Amino acid sequence: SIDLSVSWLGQTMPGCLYNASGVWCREEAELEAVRTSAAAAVISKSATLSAREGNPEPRYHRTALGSINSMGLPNHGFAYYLDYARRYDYGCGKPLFLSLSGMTLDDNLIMLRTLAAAGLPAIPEVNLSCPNVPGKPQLGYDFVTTTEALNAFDRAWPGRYGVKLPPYFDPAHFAAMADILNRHPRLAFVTCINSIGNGLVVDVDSESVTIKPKDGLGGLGGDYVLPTALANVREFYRLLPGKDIVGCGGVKSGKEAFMHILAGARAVQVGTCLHHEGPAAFARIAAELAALMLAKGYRSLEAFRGKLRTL
Ligand SMILES: O=C1NC(=O)NC(C(=O)O)N1
Repeated sequence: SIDLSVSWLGQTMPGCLYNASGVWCREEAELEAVRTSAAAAVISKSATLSAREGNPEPRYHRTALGSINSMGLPNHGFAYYLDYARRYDYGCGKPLFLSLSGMTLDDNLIMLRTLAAAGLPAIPEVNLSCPNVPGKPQLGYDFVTTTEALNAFDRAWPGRYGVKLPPYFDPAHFAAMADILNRHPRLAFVTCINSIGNGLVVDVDSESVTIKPKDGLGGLGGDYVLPTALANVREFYRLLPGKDIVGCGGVKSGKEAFMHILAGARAVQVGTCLHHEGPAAFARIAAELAALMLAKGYRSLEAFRGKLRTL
């Protein structure tokens, strides 16, 4: 039989798929729908310290090739997600990750310290890559600020944590980022990638952009981002020995999940596809991945994780 389980972060989860932060996870009902689906874990919408309305609508648009969004971090505020984490059924065997995306470094530190004081099994994934708050550049593209932030996170949070990275597009940037990330032993995982920031989708009929914020600029997801996501997974898998890579970007079937794991992903997040299909996507993708593994003679993810061939 096929084993899709994943052992990492000192625990074993029943599969390898879960939601990407931001998708099907802003409301408690959505989080519970993911938890009770075939997803193997749950991650919450990036929390800011105070609740946010987010950007003006329309702020999400689907195309044949994926999605563009400029949500602007709409969320109920950190206390809402902390309260959910206090009541979460950790015995279900599916880890809970809390995504944190403070508007300032201090806000991130306050959230980390508050979470630490709560003494819960929930694991923080700090978002270094939201591209959609006007005037706020993606933290992950500023190596000095990222260095300062990670040093501060290490002091504010005693346990394992992860970061959500933006996509990088240059080997020099992979190397520079890896040099920083490798200085943080409790940084246990990196999630690659967040959306490809500031794309522009044009509607020919209306001769218009498709979303309101930033005159149409937004983060791309779906088919648009798969090769970039795979490149970031594979490069950081090579450059971050001892850390786990969570693959995110372009997963809509067992095939793309297989690609991410082949590239080195420990686990795989689903965003755009989940937004359109709902939590039933997890059972479908898991079944497709299992069928692909069966056809190839693989009985576990370890049998092929990180074994992408080069020519
Ligand atoms: O980190 C984020 N990435 C996105 O693509 N969108 C959301 C957002 O805009 O809230 N945040």
